[in-house]
Amino acid sequence: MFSFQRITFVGFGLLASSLAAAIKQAKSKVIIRAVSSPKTLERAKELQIADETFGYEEMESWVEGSDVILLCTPISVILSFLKKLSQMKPSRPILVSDIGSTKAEICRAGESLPAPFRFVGSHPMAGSEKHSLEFNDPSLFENAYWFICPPSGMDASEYRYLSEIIAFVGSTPVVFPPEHHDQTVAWVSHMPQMASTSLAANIPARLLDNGYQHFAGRAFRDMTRIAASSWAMWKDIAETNKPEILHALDEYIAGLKATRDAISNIPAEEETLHRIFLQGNEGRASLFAPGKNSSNSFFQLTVQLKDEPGSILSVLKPLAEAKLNIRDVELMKVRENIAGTLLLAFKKEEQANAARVILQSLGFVVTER
Ligand SMILES: NC(=O)c1ccc[n+]([C@@H]2O[C@H](COP(=O)([O-])OP(=O)(O)OC[C@H]3O[C@@H](n4cnc5c(N)ncnc54)[C@H](O)[C@@H]3O)[C@@H](O)[C@H]2O)c1
Ligand SMILES: O=C(O)C(=O)C[C@]1(C(=O)O)C=C[C@@H](O)C=C1
Repeated sequence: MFSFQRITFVGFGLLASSLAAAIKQAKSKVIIRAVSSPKTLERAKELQIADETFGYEEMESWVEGSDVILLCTPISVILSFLKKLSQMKPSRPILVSDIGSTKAEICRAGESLPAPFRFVGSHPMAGSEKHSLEFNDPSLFENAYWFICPPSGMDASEYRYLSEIIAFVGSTPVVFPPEHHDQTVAWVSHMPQMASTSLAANIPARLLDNGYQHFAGRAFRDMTRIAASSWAMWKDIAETNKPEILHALDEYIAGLKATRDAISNIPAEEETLHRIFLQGNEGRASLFAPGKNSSNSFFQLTVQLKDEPGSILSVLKPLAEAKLNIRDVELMKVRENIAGTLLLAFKKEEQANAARVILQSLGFVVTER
C-alpha cells in the first residue's frame, strides 16, 4: 500500500486529520506522527488517528525519523516551517510536501531546501468551510483532483510517497507548474470564495432587521456555504495569490455588470439576458462533463417523509439492508405538523435507481432531482 513507514503531519486540522483517518481506516502499518498544540494532540490520541505526537517546538524530534513531512497549517505557517527546515540537516532523505491552497510562493521556498530534503508542492481540491480535526472525514479526498507542483526536472519517482497517498485516498493527481496552478485556482476556488463571502457579508439591513434572511432558499444557502470559511486560512490565500484573485474578480464583476446591463434593457434587449442564461447553463454543465470532477456529480433523490416517529429510519434502513451507499443526506423541510423531505445523494446512477425502486415499493413518494 505504502512504500514509506512514517509520515509527519505538521498542523493537525481538518485536512491532515482526514488524511490520517483514511490511512488509519485501512489498517496500514504507516506510523502517523502529528505535530500540533497539546489540546489537538490529546484529541487526536482519543480519536486514535495519531500514533506519535509532538509539540511544534520539538522540531529536531519530529523531523528526524520522518520519511514524509506534510505541512498542513495555514500558508504563512507553512512558509515559516520551510524556513526553519532549511536550517536543518537530517541524517537521511525526507520528502517534504504541503497542502497549501496557493503554490508559487510555497514552491519557491520549498525548492530551496537543502539535501537530504527534497520538496514537492501539492494541493488537494477537497475541503470544507469547516475546520479542525473534529470534522475529520476519511472520504474527503475521494474523486477529488489533487495538484502536484514538482520542481522542473524532478522525476516522478522522487515524489512517489506523495503519489501513493493521493492514489490511496481516491484522488486524481494533476501535475501543474505552480504559477499555472495559482492562476487556475484563482478562478475556480479563490474568486468564488470571495464572491460567496461578499454575498453573505452584504445582506442589507432592511432584510436583517426584520429577520427576512431566514426566507432564503437553497440557492442562497448553497451560494454562501463557504462564507463560513476560516479567516486564518483565507487571509494567507489572499496575500499569496493577490494579482490572480484580483484578475478573476475583475472578470466576474464584468460578467455581473453585463448581466445588470441586460436586465436594465429588458424587454428591448431580452435576447442579451437569454444569451447570458444559455452561457450559464453551459458553464454549469461543463463542470460535470463525463470523467471531469466526478466528485460533484451526485445522483439525488427526494423522499417525502411520513409525519411519525422513526420516519427517517424507515427510509434509511431498507437502503442500508440493500447495501446502498448513501453519500449525503439532508433533511430539507421540517415544519410543524408537516412531514419533512429527505434529500439523498448517491455516487452512481444505478444506486439512486435501486433506492428509488425500493422506497417506492414501500409506498414512499420519491422524486429524482
Ligand atoms: N479547508 C479547505 O477547504 C482546504 C482545502 C485544500 C487545502 N487547504 C489548505 O490546507 C491548509 C490547512 O487547512 P485546514 O482546512 O486543514 O485548516 P484547519 O484550520 O482545520 O487546520 C489548520 C491547522 O494548522 C494549525 N495552525 C494554525 N495556525 C497555526 C500557527 N500559527 N502555528 C502553528 N500551527 C497553526 C491549526 O492548529 C490546525 O492544526 C491550509 O494551508 C489551506 O490553505 C484547505
Ligand atoms: O468547501 C469546499 O467545498 C472546498 O472544497 C473548498 C476548496 C474549494 O474551493 O473547492 C477551498 C479551498 C481549497 O484550497 C480547496 C478546496
